[in-house]
Amino acid sequence: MIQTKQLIKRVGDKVILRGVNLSIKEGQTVAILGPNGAGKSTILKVIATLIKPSSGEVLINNKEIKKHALEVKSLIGYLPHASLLYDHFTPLENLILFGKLYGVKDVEKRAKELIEKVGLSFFLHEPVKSFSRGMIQRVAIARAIVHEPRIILLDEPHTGLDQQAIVILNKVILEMKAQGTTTVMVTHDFKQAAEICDRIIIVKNGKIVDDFMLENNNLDLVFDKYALLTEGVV
Ligand SMILES: Nc1ncnc2c1ncn2[C@@H]1O[C@H](COP(=O)(O)OP(=O)(O)OP(=O)(O)O)[C@@H](O)[C@H]1O
Repeated sequence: MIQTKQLIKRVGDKVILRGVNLSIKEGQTVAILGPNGAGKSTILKVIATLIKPSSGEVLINNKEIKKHALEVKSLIGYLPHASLLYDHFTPLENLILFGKLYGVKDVEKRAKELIEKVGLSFFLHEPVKSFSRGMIQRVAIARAIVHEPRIILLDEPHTGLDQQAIVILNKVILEMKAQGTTTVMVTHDFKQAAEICDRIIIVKNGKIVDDFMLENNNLDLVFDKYALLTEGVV
């Protein structure tokens, strides 16, 4: 489903990605872990077609993303650090706007369903600018999936969420997984990674240094492998 081949990203003299090779199967739920500045968000942005690699390529469904940009973008839902929402719009208006951009059918119905799913029905008509960080994150998550993408790319999705919102987000991800959606999530939250992901990738200094499957939400294994590989940099 997602393949990266020998991705290298340079900015000026700095090498951010040093040959990232990845192959992610349809329906997998993958967490990318690693120390600050390791290159995790950069990998996500390259897959999301937001930035171009200096060399190497990304294939989605065996199609090179450069050549099939529009088609690929419609398959992807991306949750960046910034919410991308219009803050003077309500959640409903935001979701209808983004839904229309993606050509979502029955967009108002879909928007209302999603707002209910993220637990914000009570705030349907309040402008987003009056929302807390956690509430904004919930709307941002709904925005990222409004077009029912086959792939979701989440950059630190749990940051700023309270316990109830974490439960809601995990439920959304697992529901989408049950429908065959592929998820790639950059996170520093090992507990959430172990809870919802079936594969862990550890990135250090622009390279993948470990890549393993996870069974039974084995958080201890994640901690152990991470400590071993990132010794001296955390
Ligand atoms: N446009 C850019 N120009 C210069 N340096 C950049 C640019 N984008 C990223 N970097 C640098 O590349 C490195 C990797 O950044 P990236 O955001 O991918 O790291 P990360 O692993 O997601 O880190 P964090 O856990 O802190 O979010 C960092 O040192 C960052 O400063």
